[in-house]
Amino acid sequence: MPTAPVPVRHLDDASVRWLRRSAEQILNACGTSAASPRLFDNLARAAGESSGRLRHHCRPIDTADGLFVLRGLRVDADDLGATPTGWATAGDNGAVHDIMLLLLASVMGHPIAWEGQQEGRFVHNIVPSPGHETEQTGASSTVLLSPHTEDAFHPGRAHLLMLGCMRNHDRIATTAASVRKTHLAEQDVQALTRATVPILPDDAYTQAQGYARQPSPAVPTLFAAEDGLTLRFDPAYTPLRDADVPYQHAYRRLHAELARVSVAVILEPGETLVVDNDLAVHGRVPFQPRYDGTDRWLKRASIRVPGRRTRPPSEAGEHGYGQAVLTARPGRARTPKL
Ligand SMILES: O=C(O)CCC(=O)C(=O)O
Ligand SMILES: [Fe+2]
Repeated sequence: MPTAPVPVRHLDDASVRWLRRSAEQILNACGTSAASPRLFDNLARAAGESSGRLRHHCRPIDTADGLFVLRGLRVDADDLGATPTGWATAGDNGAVHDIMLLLLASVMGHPIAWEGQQEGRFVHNIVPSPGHETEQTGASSTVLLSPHTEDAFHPGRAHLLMLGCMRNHDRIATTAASVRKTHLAEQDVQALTRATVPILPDDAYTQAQGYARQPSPAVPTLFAAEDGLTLRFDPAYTPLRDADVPYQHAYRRLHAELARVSVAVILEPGETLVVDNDLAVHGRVPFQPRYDGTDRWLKRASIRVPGRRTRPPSEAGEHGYGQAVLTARPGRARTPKL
């Protein structure tokens, strides 16, 4: 897979200093990076005071790559401490980085969390975890994490995904592929815009996997948005065998095209990958976990951008397998109106 150059945005020094200082102040005031109305009020106020320079760095993704890397933050490996062996023990480790990520997310849109994932935290710790090596989740390691739309099963999924790198000694690549870089035959696009099979909840949502109150809705893989194609794609959780044969062929050709245009992004500590979750799928190459406190460690935030028209309106009627999205709008944490 080519390590093709990806768009990089360099944070200026004043923005870096402002992010650090604001995050430290918020952390002092709130004592934790876990969700609370106070945290959201502080984040919204600070984001409202951000400079034009910072807002420019955080402008919408403006190329067909469907992503960019934000460079310039610093991670002090000693302050950070050891990489935890699972999200459940990560707690407030690296909390100042959680808050810097949430500040950036609050400039780009509204951070979201899931009631049923990582205890409703707005920043997820992505680390390899013993016992989860071969799953299709962020906690895996020794298997290829197939390209996927984040939280593809749910209509409230993020518009933007942020992956902030804390540690990556073995230079393990995140992969990403944009639908806007693929070449697809018109008949394949037409087939894949038909709602044909569902996307089921992934292994990070054990409760949702038991949801059987209503049938799983069939959803389209592609959508012709005003400015081009968008996608909703998660082959590991799509029962493709239930689809008609032309759909299956078109889906496989899309998969192959995404593999062809895929890029490998090796994040360095302090770099943040921002992925447009409607344009690009992401995954990760397999790697050998260390489990000695020096493992790769990413922090993940998810963002909704109000007013985006990148998805079919029919999504608003989906049940989302009973999973509640929480939004970090000031003064409340609640399920958004889709
Ligand atoms: O580990 C990575 O590079 C990406 C993992 C992933 O898919 C995620 O955190 O959503
Ligand atoms: Fe992911």
